[in-house]
Amino acid sequence: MIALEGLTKRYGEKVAVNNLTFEVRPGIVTGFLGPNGAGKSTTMRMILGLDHPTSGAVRIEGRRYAELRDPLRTIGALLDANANHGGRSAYHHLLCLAQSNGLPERRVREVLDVVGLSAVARKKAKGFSMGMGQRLGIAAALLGDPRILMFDEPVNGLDPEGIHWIRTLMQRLAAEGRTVFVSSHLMSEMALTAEHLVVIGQGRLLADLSMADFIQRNSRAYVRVRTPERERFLDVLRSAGLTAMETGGTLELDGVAAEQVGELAARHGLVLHELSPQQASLEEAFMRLTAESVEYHAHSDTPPAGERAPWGADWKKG
Ligand SMILES: Nc1ncnc2c1ncn2[C@@H]1O[C@H](COP(=O)(O)OP(=O)(O)OP(=O)(O)O)[C@@H](O)[C@H]1O
Repeated sequence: MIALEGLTKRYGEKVAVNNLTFEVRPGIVTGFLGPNGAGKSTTMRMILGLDHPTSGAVRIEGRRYAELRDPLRTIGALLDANANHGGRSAYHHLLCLAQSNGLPERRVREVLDVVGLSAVARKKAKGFSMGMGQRLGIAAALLGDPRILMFDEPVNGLDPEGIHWIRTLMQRLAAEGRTVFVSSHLMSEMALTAEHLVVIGQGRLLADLSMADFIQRNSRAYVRVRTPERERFLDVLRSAGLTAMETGGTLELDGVAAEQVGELAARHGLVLHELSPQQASLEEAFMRLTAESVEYHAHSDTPPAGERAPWGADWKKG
């Protein structure tokens, strides 16, 4: 379990992480989402004690990182997937880490096997492809057989096979009862991997909810209409007991089929320029959620995204 309490990090005027409070629970993959610059890496560095919070605190199984008796056995992390592992072989890189942390050589061979690098273990890591480098970084995170794993953008730059492998590995680690916390700026990837979501924008918590809730709230089907006879169309809708939401020149109707709307318009001789069934994608929902946070910061009189319909005050739910 990782617990953040009012975690804040300022760099001069810049508030990179703004009063974050949430928990990352064991047994599931928790996706940590936010657009570029949202504060994900800064948060993860503070969890590992690599950066000091301006205020607030992080607890890993109830302790600060610096207080952990056996840090590598408690939490393993892949923070910079592109880090150069230097002129050492993969085997020696991991062996140095193992020896300096009191871990047996056996673990080196085990993790090389888990990440599929056994065959190239004696090759110099600096000649590795990006995917192999990422596998080596993950091997290092797994070395202490930790109960908590944290991966910062692990699939960046990977091919589909590598992405599938990482996804399966994270789900397996969670199924073993570990806490798995993984950041990404891609909603579509997280939808396939994570069971729970924490979304931040401009350092603030925007959502803390299960993936099932996110999908249920955002798999919204609606009908989009454009008409040059807007007022008359709205009157006709009202008399039929229907309502429409206006979004930038188009009208969106929930809970009604496109056929019904078309027939209603025809009965009243209304001209429609567009009548199309729509399905909101999760990526769109995520972009909309995070875009609202940017808007909020640009116009301080606008309430936070989490308090506005249709995304609703109930976004922040466990
Ligand atoms: N050492 C630093 N000094 C000054 N500003 C920093 C520093 N580290 C991060 N920032 C700023 O803090 C904000 C959050 O950065 P961070 O790297 O944590 O975001 P992120 O969500 O991980 O983004 P990305 O997806 O691009 O990696 C950014 O505006 C960044 O420029």
